[in-house]
Amino acid sequence: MKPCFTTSVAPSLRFSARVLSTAHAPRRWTSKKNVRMFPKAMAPANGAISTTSRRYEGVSWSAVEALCNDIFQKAKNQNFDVILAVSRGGLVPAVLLCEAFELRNILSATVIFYADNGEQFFGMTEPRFLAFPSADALEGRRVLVVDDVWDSGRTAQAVRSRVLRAKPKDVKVAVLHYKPDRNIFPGEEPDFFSAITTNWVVYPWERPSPKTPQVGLDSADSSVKQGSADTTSTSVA
Ligand SMILES: O=P(O)(O)OC[C@H]1O[C@H](OP(=O)(O)OP(=O)(O)O)[C@H](O)[C@@H]1O
Repeated sequence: MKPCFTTSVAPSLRFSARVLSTAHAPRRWTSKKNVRMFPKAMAPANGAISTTSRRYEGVSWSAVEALCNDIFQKAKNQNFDVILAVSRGGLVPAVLLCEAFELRNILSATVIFYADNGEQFFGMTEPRFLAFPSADALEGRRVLVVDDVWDSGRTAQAVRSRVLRAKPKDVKVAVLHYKPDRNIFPGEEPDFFSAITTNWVVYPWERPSPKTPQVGLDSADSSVKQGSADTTSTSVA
């Protein structure tokens, strides 16, 4: 199967300085889908990064589908009653998983933690909830929390804790990408994840920004390992 991902990032010393100066380095960046930013000769040979030691990983729409399908295969026997999407990153995966699970009951938690430049909003040390479902929508239910990435794990853990306060029958967390190297919760990890990465993941729904590097989706990136359905650029767990 052909690799779905690429990475090619415009070299920017200004950007490098910003990343290096960030205490909790941002975990991903906004993207421009299917845009090649370099003349071909300048592109990194393997399609992967350029600045500092950080690697960027662009995820294509087809790869998102494959990652979601991989989660579905791992979790399909769980009989969830409701999917709780963590907005915004978890919204698209949650819809795909709802279709896979044939679930109509989808809720969302609106959480902010990182600004569009990848740094924490106003130095926030914890995610902040802008919206969360009422307790009676979760009480006694088997809840699947869905997000795109578990980086530090703060967002997923905050959502999980808040769900638990509503006394669900069960709560599980699923993410497309898990970054164990950046997880700050020893002994905790997503219940379901499709890929492990150390890269800065750029999803196809993310909006490009003139201040950020651009990540193309038209060549292969880094280590590739088969998932259950399709190809991903990172190792599928
Ligand atoms: O594990 P963590 O360190 O908490 O990071 C992961 C969270 O960061 C991103 O959200 P972000 O705050 O960027 O909001 P967005 O999804 O609306 O872009 C992502 O969608 C996760 O929710």
